[in-house]
Amino acid sequence: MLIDLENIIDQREKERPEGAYTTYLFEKGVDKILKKVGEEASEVIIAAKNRDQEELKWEASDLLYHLLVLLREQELPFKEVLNVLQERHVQKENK
Ligand SMILES: N=c1c2ncn([C@@H]3O[C@H](COP(=O)(O)OP(=O)(O)OP(=O)(O)O)[C@@H](O)[C@H]3O)c2ncn1[C@@H]1O[C@H](COP(=O)(O)O)[C@@H](O)[C@H]1O
Repeated sequence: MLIDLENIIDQREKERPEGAYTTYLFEKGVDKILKKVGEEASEVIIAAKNRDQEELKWEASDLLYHLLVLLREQELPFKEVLNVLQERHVQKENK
């Protein structure tokens, strides 16, 4: 699912279709994307602090999406993040 979303974001970055929100973020550039990641992370914190699961679901989704846009902007494939998690997991299992 996240890989599918990453693929759509890659496509948006390459094709820049007019009217797409992802195009808007890439056109605005890295500072805008960083701002959105910061805002969405703060909104996740507030939702969690309020123990508001509905809000938390919504904000966590926004954060994951904007994080994937940031990784694309930084040319870092999401697979590399997953690999780090996998390596940590394997190291822990072998201890
Ligand atoms: N998963 C998402 C997704 N999550 C959040 N968002 C957008 O993130 C924004 C978050 O809301 P905010 O109120 O914080 O931001 P805003 O006021 O709309 O925008 P700003 O002016 O603050 O930048 C909303 O506009 C959401 O539509 C997303 N936009 C797109 N996707 C997916 O990305 C793919 C490509 O979408 P498009 O680029 O829109 O074609 C599709 O699969 C979409 O479902």
